[in-house]
Amino acid sequence: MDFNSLVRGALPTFGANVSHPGNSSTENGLPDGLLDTLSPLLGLQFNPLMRLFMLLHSLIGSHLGIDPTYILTSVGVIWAANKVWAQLYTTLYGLARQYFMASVEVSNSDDIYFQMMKWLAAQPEMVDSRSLTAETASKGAWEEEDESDLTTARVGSDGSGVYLNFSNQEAKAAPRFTPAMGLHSFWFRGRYFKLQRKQESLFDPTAGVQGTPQYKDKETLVLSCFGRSPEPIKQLLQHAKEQYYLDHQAKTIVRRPSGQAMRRYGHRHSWQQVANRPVRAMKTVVLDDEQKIRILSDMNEYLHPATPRWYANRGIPLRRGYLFHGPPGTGKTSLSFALAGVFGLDIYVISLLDPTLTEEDLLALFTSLPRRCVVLLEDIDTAGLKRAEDPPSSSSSSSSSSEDDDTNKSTQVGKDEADNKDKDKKSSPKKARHKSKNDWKVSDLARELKRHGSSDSSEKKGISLSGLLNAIDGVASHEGRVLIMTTNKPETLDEALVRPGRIDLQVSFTNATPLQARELFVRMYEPESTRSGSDSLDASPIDIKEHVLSPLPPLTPFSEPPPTPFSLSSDKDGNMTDVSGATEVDDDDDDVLSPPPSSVLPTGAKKPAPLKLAALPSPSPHNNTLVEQQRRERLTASELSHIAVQFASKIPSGQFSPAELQGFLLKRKKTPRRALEEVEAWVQAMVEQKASRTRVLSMAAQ
Ligand SMILES: Nc1ncnc2c1ncn2[C@@H]1O[C@H](COP(=O)(O)OP(=O)(O)OP(=O)(O)O)[C@@H](O)[C@H]1O
Repeated sequence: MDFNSLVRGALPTFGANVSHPGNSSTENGLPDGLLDTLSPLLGLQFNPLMRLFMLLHSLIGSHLGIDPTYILTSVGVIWAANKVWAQLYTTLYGLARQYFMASVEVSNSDDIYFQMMKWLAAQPEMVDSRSLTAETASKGAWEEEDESDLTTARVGSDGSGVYLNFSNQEAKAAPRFTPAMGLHSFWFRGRYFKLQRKQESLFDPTAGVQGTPQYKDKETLVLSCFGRSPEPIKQLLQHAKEQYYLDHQAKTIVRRPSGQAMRRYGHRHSWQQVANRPVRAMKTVVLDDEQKIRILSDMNEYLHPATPRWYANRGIPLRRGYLFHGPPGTGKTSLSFALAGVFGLDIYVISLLDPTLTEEDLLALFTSLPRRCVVLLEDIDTAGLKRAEDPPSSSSSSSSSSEDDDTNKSTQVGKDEADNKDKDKKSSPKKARHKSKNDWKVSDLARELKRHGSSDSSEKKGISLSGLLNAIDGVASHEGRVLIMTTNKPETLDEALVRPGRIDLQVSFTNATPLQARELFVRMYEPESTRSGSDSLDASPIDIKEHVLSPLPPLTPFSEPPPTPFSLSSDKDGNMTDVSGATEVDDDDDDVLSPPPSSVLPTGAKKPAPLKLAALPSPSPHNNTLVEQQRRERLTASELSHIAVQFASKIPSGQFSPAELQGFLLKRKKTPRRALEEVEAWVQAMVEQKASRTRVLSMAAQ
């Protein structure tokens, strides 16, 4: 059957009206006389386009044996049928949605939207969809990476030194695919779901910066399924939510205030997630066990579901505040994160030094906190919050008033500027008095203008003490949160800020004691497998002892180094020698490490039996590589504990912060014996560096 007869058969009605090529058509396949009649009328003989069309028409007709009119007719019919079908489908789908389908709308201003999108991106059905949106998905610092993705680069003219190379890590990161705008479908638990992703632009008269009108894009997901109950969609959304938080289980989410423009929308938009880091285990924070237990039990009691009723019955506002004070690098922030990890809470970090943060913003931020969370105000002493000595002048008036008496004692950050102005006036009264109008110079004028400018801006920016107190415990402040303030200088804080009710418990941090130095050492070198990844995160009651109690035996702190310092060297055969004489050494592989001197043992503790050490080869040109050294430095638990004691004995009590010790150990993180060997020189260099008050470290102090 040829094409012409096929089309004719398929289109009988059209066929009836169309002349057959053999008997009633022209050579061109057009009806008899049609072109002859129309051409002079339309002037077609002279139209080059028309002539070209006729030429093509005759070529197709004669060479392919197909009547071009039929082709054109078929295309038209298919196009029309498609249009009719699309219209029909839309009408039928609309009717079906209205009467036989349930649907749920999710707006992108809600967390569920992001949870659903993340889930959809992980569904192969969706990824196979033909209409997708690609997004760049970079991995966070704490996300697992495939080590096979890593490349290495050789460095050095002699080819030595193989280093990791991350130059193409972004190129290797797979994009994330989400459903594009439009209609999609997928199956979930044996059910067929329809998904419509749509976007519309809304005009918001106050959306722009400084309240200017702006168009805002709003996205919506419409999820629907067959049946009159929306239950399957609810289950789907619940599932997506659970999957989303599965990823967050052993993580602590850190949030900071959003940018100025976003903060205007309030609530969910006030805060933005800045990190999702693995939970910091409480055991990794080296702090007096008693202090740890105190704060853990206090927080546990406060967060108990029965507590709000207890507080309400007694008319006490449900708030709890803690002040962590101590020198820099002693673990204040670390403890805050560990606490958030133990209780499975998110951390909301606010910097009062943020120049864009106004008191209204701060208030709004506190009111948009979730029911339970940790709010961290770091280095509160640096925020310039002062109590006004004098009655507030016009320049120091606070933008918000409070019902609380304390809040009237406020000063703006930047009041120093105004004080300087006064001082200037006092120091040169004569100058000011005798200066006639004509004495003014351009430079004076410029200085005055600068002063005015800077004092104006300082009045507008910054948080006053009253503003902070309002936010912490004003009427609108959210109840149920845990507030942690950290400071290096507790004595400089205003008493209104630390009064009971605002600060309920203070935790003091100090520079490392030998006990803490030992614990830090053990934590640094203990084998990976024995270290607990995270604290328990479910809502079941926590076992405080399990979180706190260190597995290390108690140690009596000592103030002086032991009389026989532990020092290792090795002979040319690689055998260990204790040059101090504290270690017995023999020539075979069963080297013996003598127990620590009794001065470093707990009072009344029995001196342990000598420990056996595997023979350690000496560093030589052949085996002096880092890997080799690390292999040699592998320790058993008892060896580690033993060396830790030796290490601690060389750390003068209260002189170095845990952060400093950690820094020293980190540089020798796989070579504990080297750390022990080098610690004395380091201590000496550090002491000298501190005495000279220089910030530049010598090589020995690193
Ligand atoms: N007590 C500690 N136990 C374990 N690690 C500690 C301790 N103190 C400090 N560190 C380590 O030192 C680093 C700095 O600690 P952190 O930020 O908690 O100190 P900080 O007291 O908050 O300092 P700052 O006052 O400067 O903010 C962290 O990496 C932390 O692991």
